[in-house]
Amino acid sequence: CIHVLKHSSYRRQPGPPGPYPFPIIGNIFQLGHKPHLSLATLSKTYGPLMSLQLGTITTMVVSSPKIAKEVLQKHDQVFSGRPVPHAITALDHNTVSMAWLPAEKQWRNLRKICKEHLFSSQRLNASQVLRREKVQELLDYIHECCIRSQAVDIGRVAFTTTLNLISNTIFSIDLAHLHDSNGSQVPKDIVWGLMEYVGKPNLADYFPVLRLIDPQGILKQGQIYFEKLSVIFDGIINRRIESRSSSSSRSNDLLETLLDLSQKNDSELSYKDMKHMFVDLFVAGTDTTTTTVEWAMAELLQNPTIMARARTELEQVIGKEGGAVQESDIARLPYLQAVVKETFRLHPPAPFLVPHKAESDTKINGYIVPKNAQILINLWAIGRDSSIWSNPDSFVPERFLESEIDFRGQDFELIPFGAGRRICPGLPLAHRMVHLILASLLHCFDWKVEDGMIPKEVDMSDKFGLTLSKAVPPKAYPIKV
Ligand code: HEM
Repeated sequence: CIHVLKHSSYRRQPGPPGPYPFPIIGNIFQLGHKPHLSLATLSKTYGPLMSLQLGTITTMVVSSPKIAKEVLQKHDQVFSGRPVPHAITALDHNTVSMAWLPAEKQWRNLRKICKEHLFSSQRLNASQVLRREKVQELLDYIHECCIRSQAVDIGRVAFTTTLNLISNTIFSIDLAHLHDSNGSQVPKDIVWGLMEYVGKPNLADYFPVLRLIDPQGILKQGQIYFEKLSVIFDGIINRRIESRSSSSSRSNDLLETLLDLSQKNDSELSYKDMKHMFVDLFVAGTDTTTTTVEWAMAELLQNPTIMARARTELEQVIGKEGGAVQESDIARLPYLQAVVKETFRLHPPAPFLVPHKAESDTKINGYIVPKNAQILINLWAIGRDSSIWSNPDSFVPERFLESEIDFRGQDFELIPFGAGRRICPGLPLAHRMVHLILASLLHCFDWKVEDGMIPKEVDMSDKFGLTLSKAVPPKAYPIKV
């Protein structure tokens, strides 16, 4: 009876304010090509908790740290669900994927495996040699560009390097090479294609009735990518099983650990589960990390005095001659860390996090957020809010030098990895990769924009897709120091 009363009193309360929805389509057209920007503008009129109708999907947009904290911390459990995009149902990925399962037993098990066997400090320390090698290959490649006075496409080399950093951490194998002339780049093209496809707006998400006909062919295309990747992963897993049976030497990677676990206890993970986990790790980890490095470099190219300060710090901490940057040096590079924080503030790779879903009617800020509503946390709006940040549109890493604000999910004005139980599990690896790549690029080279261009002319426009990437990837000339 109390339950019924509670519900009926909820019903009488209004939902959060928002723009008037058109029949059938609702507010879809108000999203435009840059939804992070359109929704930031709309929330100035309707407030930090705004309601929209996207086709049949009721959507709540959160644009303040205070409400983000209520959703992700106070009501963490209620808002830990995920609305599953149609594309993700290819090969039933949603039924086994850490990123899309509801936050229940199966999900907890996958998170636990990743936390213990992939992202713990001990594991990451053990695999850091592999990552250092890949970064050295990047530096050698840039050195060649330097000799040939050739510009470097930062996005392309950062993508290849990140892909290899992740693939070496998972199964000690390269999936791509920096020189295009080095034969086939099939795995890289598939991962790239899969990410583009997952990021495509899909009418079937707004109108589930269209799922039957898959009007844009997105599901069909997704199935093709998933199958191709699955064949590659099958090959890698089978070769490892064979080498384990013929030799006692073991690799320091996730695959080896998962195979050990499944040998010890066959309830842990099936090969199918492993393959889906690898898909998640690549899709969630590659573009996000790449985009961060790309934006950081673009900001530094546009702000040469900030780049000079970051380089001076590296010179003082690591030394001028040779010495390679190690992951263990990151803690001693406060200015570099501030550069990365400032990059996350202005350019959060996942500007709405990964959408959450309300598992029941819940009161937030005096309004009822209905069960099944999709929740978007607009990090882009929070990062540029002038009531939180002084001079919000300028790139000023110094603001973080005197402040305790960090991005590990406790300070809701800066949550590029989310917060609460669904916080990015890859944060410890991403933290190492972003700082290591950026520090290495800056320690070994000085960088100039293209000839005839002045730094302020670096194109800083963004493109909304799976992540918020640079519309024009930065090209820069490395100068050997
Ligand atoms: C700069 C790099 C990265 C950023 C900014 C980032 C950001 C995020 C965000 C915002 C979420 C969603 C959080 C939420 O739902 O509230 C997420 C989820 C996730 N990330 Fe990351 N991420 C990064 C790198 C990585 C890496 C390197 C990996 C693994 C190799 C990874 C694996 C995942 C997975 C598996 C999820 C889904 C977790 C779940 O739903 O329970 N991420 N990430």
